[in-house]
Amino acid sequence: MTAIVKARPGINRVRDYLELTKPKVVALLVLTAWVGMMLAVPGIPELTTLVMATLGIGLLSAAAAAMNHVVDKRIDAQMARTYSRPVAKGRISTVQAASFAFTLALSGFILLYFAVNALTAWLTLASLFGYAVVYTMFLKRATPQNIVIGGLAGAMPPLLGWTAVTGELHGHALLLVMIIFAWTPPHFWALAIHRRDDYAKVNMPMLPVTHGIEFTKSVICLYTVLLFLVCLMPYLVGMSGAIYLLGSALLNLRFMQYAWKLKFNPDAGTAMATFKFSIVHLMVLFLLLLVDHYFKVSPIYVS
Ligand code: HEM
Ligand SMILES: CC(C)=CCC/C(C)=C/CC/C(C)=C/COP(=O)(O)OP(=O)(O)O
Repeated sequence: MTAIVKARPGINRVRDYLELTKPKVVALLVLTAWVGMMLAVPGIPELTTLVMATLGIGLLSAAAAAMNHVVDKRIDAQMARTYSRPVAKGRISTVQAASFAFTLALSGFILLYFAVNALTAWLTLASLFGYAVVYTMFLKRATPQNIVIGGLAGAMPPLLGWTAVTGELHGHALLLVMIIFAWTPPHFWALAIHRRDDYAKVNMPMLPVTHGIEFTKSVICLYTVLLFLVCLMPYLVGMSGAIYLLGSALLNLRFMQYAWKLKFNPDAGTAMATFKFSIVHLMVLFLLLLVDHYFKVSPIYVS
């Protein structure tokens, strides 16, 4: 292993920089932005807008993630889940990571501003600020509601995709934001239950640390119910059809089942299994919105 590390320093360096961008998180964020773009118009949006917006939103999200690594260097170094991250370990210096983040952010902003539209550029920059500054620097350290409020930044991409294509805000895009907003607490708190001791060690006021694991499990159950209800909205307003309704109901029932098991019948792996399912849930839900958009079976209205 050491031999490989020594023989391929360039590749490992690239891998470290890639890790700074939280690529899997950014991939899912970009997928939700993409769905926002596709749902904004009846057909397929113009290809140039699609490519430029995907790049711009992806670059600014990746920049936000890299900034999070810089700001959290000290706590990341103390937690079992994050101690080997490139900045925490010192493989990439703070200045290098910050310059990298700044370069990504600047190129993403310029791309959005000049090749997409100013509204999307400013809203995406505001999301970066919401995550890297408001959430990471302040909320994360201040209150157990940190991820509820901070979750708004991560929920923004569908709206960013929508404005990229239409140049204006729309209620339907806000519904997609609300879905991710309601999804984020059960997504994160399931992981935070599993990693409770890590967070307690570094004095992060995550809900399982401040209010205990049982209380957190109850709140996760409630949020999965709230999520179920929020996910009905696209159907109720006529934005999505029966394919979405059926798929989302099944996904949300499964999420509620995970939450129920976590509360009343857990084993050692239930919290992590719930966290992992949350990711599949959101990915499939947004793919369903997309499929439904192109193969829409109209909602049946009783007049
Ligand atoms: C404030 C809001 C959020 C918080 C606090 C949060 C927290 C976390 C944490 C702590 C992890 C584990 C990361 C790791 O082990 O490296 C994670 C993983 C993940 N999150 Fe979130 N998350 C949030 C919002 C989102 C959003 C909005 C998305 C996508 C739409 C998302 C997608 C993912 C994905 C795909 C992973 C798996 C990453 C991997 O396996 O490398 N998260 N999240
Ligand atoms: C421009 C735009 C859309 C910005 C949003 C950017 C973004 C990367 C949102 C994802 C949220 C996330 C991974 C939070 C985890 O942070 P954490 O510090 O709690 O987790 P960690 O301990 O794994 O770093």
